[in-house]
Amino acid sequence: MSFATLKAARENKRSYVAACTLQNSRESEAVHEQPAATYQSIPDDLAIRTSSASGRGLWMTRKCAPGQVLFVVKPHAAALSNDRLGSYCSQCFAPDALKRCTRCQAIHYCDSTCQNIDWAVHKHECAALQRIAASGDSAIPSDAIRCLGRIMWKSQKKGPWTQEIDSLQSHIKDIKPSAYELHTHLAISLVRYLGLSSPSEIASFGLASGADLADLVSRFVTNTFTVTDASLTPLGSSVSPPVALINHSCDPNAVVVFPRASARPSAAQEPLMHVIALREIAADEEILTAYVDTTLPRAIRHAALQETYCFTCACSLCASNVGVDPRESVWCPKGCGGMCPMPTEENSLSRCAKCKAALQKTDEVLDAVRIGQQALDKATAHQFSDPAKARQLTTNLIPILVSAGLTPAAHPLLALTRLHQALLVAELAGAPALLDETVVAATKAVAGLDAVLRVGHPVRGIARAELGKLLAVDEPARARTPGSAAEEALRYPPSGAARLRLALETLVRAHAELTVGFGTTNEGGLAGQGVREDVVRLERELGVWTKGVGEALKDAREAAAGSRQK
Ligand SMILES: C[S@@+](CC[C@H](N)C(=O)[O-])C[C@H]1O[C@@H](n2cnc3c(N)ncnc32)[C@H](O)[C@@H]1O
Repeated sequence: MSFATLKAARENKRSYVAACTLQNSRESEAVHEQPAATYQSIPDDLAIRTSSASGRGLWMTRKCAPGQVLFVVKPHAAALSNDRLGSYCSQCFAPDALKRCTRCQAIHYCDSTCQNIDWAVHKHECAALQRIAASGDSAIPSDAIRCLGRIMWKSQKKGPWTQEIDSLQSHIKDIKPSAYELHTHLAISLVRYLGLSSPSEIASFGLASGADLADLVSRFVTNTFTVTDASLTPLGSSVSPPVALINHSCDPNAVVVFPRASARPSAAQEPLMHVIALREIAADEEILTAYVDTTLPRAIRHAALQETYCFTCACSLCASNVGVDPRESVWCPKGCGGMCPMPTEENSLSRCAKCKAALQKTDEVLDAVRIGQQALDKATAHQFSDPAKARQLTTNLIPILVSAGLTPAAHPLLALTRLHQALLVAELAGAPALLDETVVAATKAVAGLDAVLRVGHPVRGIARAELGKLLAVDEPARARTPGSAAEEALRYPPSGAARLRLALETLVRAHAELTVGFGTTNEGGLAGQGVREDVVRLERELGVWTKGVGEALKDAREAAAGSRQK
């Protein structure tokens, strides 16, 4: 332990246990405790420890339960994505923000409270945005550039805030060639945005050289979080050094969410990041979140982790060779209900894990996966610019993947199903006839997510809530074209009490999952609150329904008795 570390420990107000060595169960490697000197918002039941495999990380010092809120912080800097700037508040990230900054005309706020809170940094941002507009360039810089700008302006005042930003991990020395373009683009755009015309001007931001700027960009790329709304819809980018201490696992025991918990005293404090335990975490166990979408197969996850974070994941899910991973699975060709591992170009031999039947049509599976991935990439690119084209792609490709035998959780079927559902939901208000198809897509998405995500994962909770809400749209019974046997099996009672009861059961389960994923004390955040209100409404509706049916039966009985007496 160095002198500097000891000094920092002594100066640190938190209790500091002398350097200790623990055993990390994940890696069986030595783990050393670090002083949390520069981190003001980390609570006492968490500790910063360092391991040779993954550097600094956050560890529990006492056991916690699923759904426990481990800590809550406001990001050091956050910026809305360009498509949200006109409707969301740039300070608290709430929707329907109508107060526009009269100078830059680009940024909106809920009210003058939010505007005043933001002014200290927006005054610089406002000048930069006005300068860019005056230069004839109508393009507002991306959220990443604006977030970096906010960090640079705030860094002009030295203090614990800047120390925390300075201590973020950088990968400037091991950037992959494929990531050069992103880093270079960010650095050049940032210089332009800040209006820097000579290298010496960089000094006013506490940076000595262009190399320091490149280092800041690398720290930003390695430690950025997407800000989402309470239903996990992306809103922009943020940086929070204490939360960025958390290392990655593809089977995480915690999540970072923005529940917008109603219990908070003031909405102006938002957006607040909550770190929530997804399962019980033992004392002296590391807190681990997922940096990438864990519904994706191992090879795709590994490529993404290498590209942005420069490491190869060795978590239990990545290391496991036991059983079939549902993300890469095909139904048994004999229909025994078991799954076969997805064949690959290198290894086309695949057998059902349950009955050992050999998969025959491996070329068909490989072709389906290849064209499915191409369609997914295209449909994702067209999702907002040309949703009709995107839906045509998902509509055409999903049946091909299903007939090749992919299970609902297999990639790219699950991703295509979720995209198909999102596209249908976006159209539903103007085309109620799409309801049945949307319910089927939502059911398949829930089945796929259940197979790959832990109970209580917020993505599962939100997907199940969406299915429940769709079921609660109690359409009057109407003529329907019969589908295939498999499609018919997925169909729900079209209307009436049976359908409402299913909706209610689905929403009650969704609420239980949201309560874990968005925090027990947050009561599932705003998403959980919405589902709770739906449950109450449905219970009332079902009561009326049952009462209505009971009264109709009573009337019919009385009418029949009356006619017999006549
Ligand atoms: C957001 S930072 C996490 C905190 C970081 N360990 C630190 O010391 O500041 C992300 C970086 O941590 C390291 N890291 C995170 N999870 C890891 C893991 N499971 N295995 C190896 N390295 C990991 C990688 O270097 C990654 O780029």
